[in-house]
Amino acid sequence: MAGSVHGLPFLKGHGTENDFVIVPDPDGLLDIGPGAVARLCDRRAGIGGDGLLHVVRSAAHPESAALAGEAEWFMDYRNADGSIAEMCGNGVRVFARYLVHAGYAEPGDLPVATRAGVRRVHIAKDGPDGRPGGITVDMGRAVLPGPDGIEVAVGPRRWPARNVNMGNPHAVAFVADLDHAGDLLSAPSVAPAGVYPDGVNVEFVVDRGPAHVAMRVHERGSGETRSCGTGACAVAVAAARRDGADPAVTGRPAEYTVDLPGGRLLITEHPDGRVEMTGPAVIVAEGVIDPGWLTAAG
Ligand SMILES: N[C@@H](CCC[C@H](N)C(=O)O)C(=O)O
Repeated sequence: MAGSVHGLPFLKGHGTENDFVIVPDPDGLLDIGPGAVARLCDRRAGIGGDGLLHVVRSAAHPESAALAGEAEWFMDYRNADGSIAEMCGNGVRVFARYLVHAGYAEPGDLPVATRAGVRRVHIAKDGPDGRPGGITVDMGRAVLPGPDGIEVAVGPRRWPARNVNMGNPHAVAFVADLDHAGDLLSAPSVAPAGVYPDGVNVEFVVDRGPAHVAMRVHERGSGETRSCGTGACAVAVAAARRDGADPAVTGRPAEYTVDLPGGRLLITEHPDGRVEMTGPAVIVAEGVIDPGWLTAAG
């Protein structure tokens, strides 16, 4: 990764404990390869994170230049293993929080370009006690591509799963007990082979009450994380279909509370298909990366 010999500024942030290394690069001068991402996200030898948010002006990045007229900023999101993902729901809230923190944006409405298209973010003003307000994101429409018959398995246990695409792919399985997902140190198996050619995020879900669920997730490229925003949206969409609350059928919004190990997200699917997610986003620290460390082998 090219950078100044004086070091590369970074920040650390999280949204419901889905944590990110934030690398500001407004003019798109950095070439951040998968190896550099994996080193930065390493929890022992690096800074540590479930993923990396490369903050770049849309006009300055080849993947987003066409969106520059709609959104000034592009969230170039990477998973902890260095792989690229189309979208990150917790990441886009943290991304927006960073832009306000750095003085690049004001609280209020902010479009953000992502590989899944432009997402509209609303950043609430800080409360009277100075505590940061929540952030709501229009996550776009869910796509439920089928086929029926998808199955998720961990060890000897198997569950039917729903294929929900929130810009990135998800397999949502309703289970009797979240512990049945095991330690999730490796990816659950998903069948039939070939349904998810680019890999998949897998959600395990239990009911907590009416329109209230809890979940765990194994993320493509990051392993088990303490939260996944796109995953929570996929879960709410799947739960609404299961519960006979599909807003396109009822004409009423479906509102779900989704509890994750790292916190709570509120998800609303509207009759026009838009899925909104509301949750917190926190900047934890800022510092400077030693360029010698980053470029050194091993
Ligand atoms: N944690 C994210 C999703 C990040 C991308 C995912 N691992 C993928 O590869 O699709 C979220 O909050 O949505």
